[in-house]
Amino acid sequence: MVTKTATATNLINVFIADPLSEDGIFPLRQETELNLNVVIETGLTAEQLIEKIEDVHVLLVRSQTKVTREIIAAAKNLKLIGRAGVGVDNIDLTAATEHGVIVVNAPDGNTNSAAEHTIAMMTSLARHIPQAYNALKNGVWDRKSYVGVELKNKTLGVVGFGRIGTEVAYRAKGQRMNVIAYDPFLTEDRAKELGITKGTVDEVVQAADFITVHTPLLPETRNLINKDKFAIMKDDVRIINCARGGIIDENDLYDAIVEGKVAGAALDVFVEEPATNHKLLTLPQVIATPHLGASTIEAQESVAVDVSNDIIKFFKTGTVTNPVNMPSIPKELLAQVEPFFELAEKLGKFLSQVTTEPIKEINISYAGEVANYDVRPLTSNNLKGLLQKNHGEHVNDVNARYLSERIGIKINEHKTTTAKGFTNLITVEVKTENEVHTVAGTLLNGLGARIVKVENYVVDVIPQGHLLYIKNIDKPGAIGRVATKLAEKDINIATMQVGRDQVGGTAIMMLTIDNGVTEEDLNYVAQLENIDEVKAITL
Ligand SMILES: NC(=O)c1ccc[n+]([C@@H]2O[C@H](COP(=O)([O-])OP(=O)(O)OC[C@H]3O[C@@H](n4cnc5c(N)ncnc54)[C@H](O)[C@@H]3O)[C@@H](O)[C@H]2O)c1
Ligand SMILES: O=C(O)[C@H](O)COP(=O)(O)O
Repeated sequence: MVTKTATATNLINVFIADPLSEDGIFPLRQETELNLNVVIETGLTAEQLIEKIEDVHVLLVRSQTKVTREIIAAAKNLKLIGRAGVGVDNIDLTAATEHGVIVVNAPDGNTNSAAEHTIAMMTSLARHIPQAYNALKNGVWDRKSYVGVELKNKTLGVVGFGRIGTEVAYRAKGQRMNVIAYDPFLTEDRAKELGITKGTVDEVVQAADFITVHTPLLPETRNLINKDKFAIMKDDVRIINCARGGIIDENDLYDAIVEGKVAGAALDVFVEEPATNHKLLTLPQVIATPHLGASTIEAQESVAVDVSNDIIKFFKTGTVTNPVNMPSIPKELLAQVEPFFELAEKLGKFLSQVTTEPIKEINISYAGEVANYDVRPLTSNNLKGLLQKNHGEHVNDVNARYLSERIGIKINEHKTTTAKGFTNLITVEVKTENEVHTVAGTLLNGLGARIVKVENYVVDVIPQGHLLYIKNIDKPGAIGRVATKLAEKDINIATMQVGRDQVGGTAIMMLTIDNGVTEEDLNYVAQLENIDEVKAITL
């Protein structure tokens, strides 16, 4: 994806609000091309952060700092929020998107650590290691109370089979456990390949001796494991949550333990953190760690390196590797799609300058090879071009779709593999109360972008610099008179394209000119006989 960049000479204020690995932020420290000013201040209250955030361009956090709508609104210069980790439930993504702030995370860097921690918690739970350790440290040699259970031949139920869930399953299989998993994206083939069983949530929780959750915290996953699910579980089931507080209903878990349905729980995460005074912690069957899943030297270095590199990439190229609030384009596709970003934006810009009324509907058609790609980022760029005239710098490809929809523009995307003589063709039509305008563009092999159609006329115009778009009656002399008038105003024509619907009918002239023109220049040309309309367009 492509979004707005700051120029390399600008000072870029990077504010680190949670403790990050110093080795991990080394890429930021050693960056010389960008003028980065890295400030670290952790443990701030929301009010303190709001006071400091106005000039911040990049906010870097882990899970402690809650990046709320208020904080985002106060961060007038914010371009990017970096999450050095996976979960982004501490960031108001809607607010970030509305403000055109891109959010990036580090989805791979702590997978291994989180999976290892999950296995450590499961083993500790099975063998009462924390409780026995505590007793012994207090001088009690008690072997009777801490008889555990084996993992071998037990069934592990995994809810959420993404990166961490999958890694946990590999390790559980190494412990000779059977694994049953639920994930909306888990296919039968993939399950077979991994030697696990695929089930529904209910099948998973019914079959399991141990249940571990590895989904993100989303509206759909909040309290996913609740009293209804506990009711269908095996007696003496053991529960592990190293994902997010709130995926398991804490009150229902408490009751299920007290009632003797659940033999124990291992928790790394809580709804409210820090959770120093939680009722679950009063139960001897509950073992816990203070959100340590990703707290290894390796994971912390890795996630901080990943977000640091994305920050640098963003300010240098306008692209990022791990966007959260935008569709991401696989690396292998990016090179193919990237040239279309600018074309899509220029087509939007073009239409914003020929349209005189508020736009109600936009129809974007992608034809040819480009139709094989995820075209949403192209549409965002097109909308950005379309809205910039009225929204200026406030619109970027993060918020362009949101802003368009907010002002009531209906957006329709169409794809077709046939492109009528072009390898690729992007056609954009905008409708207002009384107007319909169309422009189409293509990328010519080796020659760059071209506008190839304006309204119903075939043209061949480089979408760059200053253009004059003139509508006239197809009568002899019109072209000559326009050229003369422009010459009188010292306006030099670089190229000229003409088109008409029929002999003597409506015609257009598309001129590229060396400099911009004034309103007075336009009126001067518009007064000519047989000239209907004259518009200046800057691309
Ligand atoms: N304790 C820690 O320190 C720690 C460390 C890393 C990650 N995490 C948490 O673990 C979560 C998972 O991390 P990951 O790297 O595996 O993420 P991931 O995106 O690779 O996997 C999440 C999986 O959950 C699945 N999912 C989404 N909705 C679901 C639903 N309703 N039911 C079942 N599955 C659903 C998704 O399809 C996806 O496969 C993170 O979102 C984060 O909150 C915690
Ligand atoms: O979502 C994550 O990546 C983990 O919960 C880690 O959170 P942390 O960065 O606060 O350790």
